Parts: sequence; C-alpha cells; structure tokens
Amino acid sequence: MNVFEMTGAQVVLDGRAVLRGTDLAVTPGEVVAVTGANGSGKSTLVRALLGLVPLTAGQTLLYGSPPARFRQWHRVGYVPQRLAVGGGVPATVSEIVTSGRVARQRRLRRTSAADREAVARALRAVDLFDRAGDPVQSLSGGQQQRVLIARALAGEPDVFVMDEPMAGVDAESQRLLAGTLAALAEEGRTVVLVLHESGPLAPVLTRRVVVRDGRAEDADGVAGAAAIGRSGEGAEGGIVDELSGRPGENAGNGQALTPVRGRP
Ligand SMILES: Nc1ncnc2c1ncn2[C@@H]1O[C@H](COP(=O)(O)OP(=O)(O)OP(=O)(O)O)[C@@H](O)[C@H]1O
Repeated sequence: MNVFEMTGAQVVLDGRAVLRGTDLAVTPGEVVAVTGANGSGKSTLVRALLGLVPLTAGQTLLYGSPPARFRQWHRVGYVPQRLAVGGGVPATVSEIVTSGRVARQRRLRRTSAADREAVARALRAVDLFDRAGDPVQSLSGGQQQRVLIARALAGEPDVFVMDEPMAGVDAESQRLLAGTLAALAEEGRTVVLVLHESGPLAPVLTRRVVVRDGRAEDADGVAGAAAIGRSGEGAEGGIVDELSGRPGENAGNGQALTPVRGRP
C-alpha cells in the first residue's frame, strides 16, 4: 500500500488556487525531496498530504485512509517549518522531544524506559543531548529546528514529513541529519521533505519532485533537471544557498539536486 496517494488535489488559499490538480504517490522506503520556487506551494503540498490543509477538490490518502479517518498517527512524524513557542511557557528541550512520544503512549501512562531511551537516542542524533534540560527558547533557530527533528525521531514513526529541515541548520548538523536520514532509509522508513538545496542529503534521496504551476512533477530525467533549474529562477534571481545566503553554486543549471541515490 502506498504511504501517500494524492490525486487531483486542489487547495485554494485566500481565493488563490495554490495546488491545481496535484497527483503524488509515495511508496514505502522512498526518500522524496519536494522542491520548487519560493511560494510555489511546497509547504501546502506536504501539509495537504497530512490533512493539515483541506482540499477543495481531489483526494489524498494516508496509508489508504483519508486523513480525517486516519487513526494511526504514531506512524507519522511531522517536522514543521519552525517551532511555534507560544504562551511564554518555558518548555525544556527534553519536554518538547518527549512530546513526540505522546501518540505512542497509552493515556495517563507514565513515561517508560523505552520512551526515555527513544528520547535520548533522538537527542543524540541531532547532537543536543547535553542541552536536554535547557529551555528551548535559549537555543538558536537552527538548534530549535533540530529539536523539532528530534521530536519526530523520538516517535519512531514509519514516515517522516519534514518541511525544510535544513533551514538555518549549520553544515555539521546538516551532515548529522543526512546520516540519520540515511539510517532511516536503510530501515525502510519513508521520508518526504521540502528542500531548497539538497546539499549533504543528495545521496540519501531516491526521488525529487518539483512543484510548479500548482502541480507536482517528477524532477528526474533531462527535462526534470531543467525544470529544477528554472524553478530557482524567480524574481529573487536563483536558488539561494540557505547557509551562506548567497546564490547556490549550482543555482539555475539544473544540477542543484543531483545526484539521486539509486535503489537496489
Ligand atoms: N494560510 C494561508 N493563507 C493564504 N495564503 C497562503 C497561506 N499559506 C500560504 N499561502 C500562500 O500560498 C502560496 C504557497 O505557499 P507555500 O508556503 O505552500 O509555498 P512554498 O513553496 O512552501 O514557499 P517557500 O519556499 O517560500 O517556503 C504562497 O503564495 C503563500 O503566500
């Protein structure tokens, strides 16, 4: 069964059709990068896959169920674009990451040894183990992003949906995340992630799609590679390297997201 099966999906936001008849099927074990120009609808697409934005036409299935009827949320780990730290409640890094276990816990059950172990493993995977007791507000933006990744990892889901997990994350942490994703892929987990620049993730990817004109197109092959190059040529003048803030080395030449890992 496909992890995601989106057909003819249409999403209208503020009277504008952001997705117009998008099809996307993701099979178990795929590591799919969702690319495209700024504002093309990448976040909207991945949020729609999870039922976080309603479709005005078409349908999307998550392990065969429409999101509203899906009951196995422990199988899904979502990493949003940024941490919404609200209300002034000083949550610690550990508390946020432990919250990733909630869908796995039975009601009112105490945190178990398995929970603690999964949280510790997730914190080590993003190199924040020694910050576990710190208030999350005291961390940098990139570190907060890593907390969100750890929260998803702690839930030990079958599928990860990550919205620009590399944004604002330093090069060393990017390499660490690439290693973590490679290990998840080896275990057969499924990953869908929004990316501007694949950087160290390139060898882990099995497929890339580009969101353009409200549709998701396969970005592989000659035409697809050209499409990636074009997708970066917007009013802002090309793909901008998230880390340096400068246009990426490969911006506009269609090479920015190659190569893609071959599947055995
Ligand atoms: N809640 C909303 N209400 C109205 N318009 C929205 C909303 N969210 C997003 N949009 C608009 O929908 C379009 C697609 O947004 P989306 O965030 O999905 O694009 P994106 O490709 O992820 O962009 P970026 O690369 O800048 O993160 C944009 O024009 C955006 O301004």
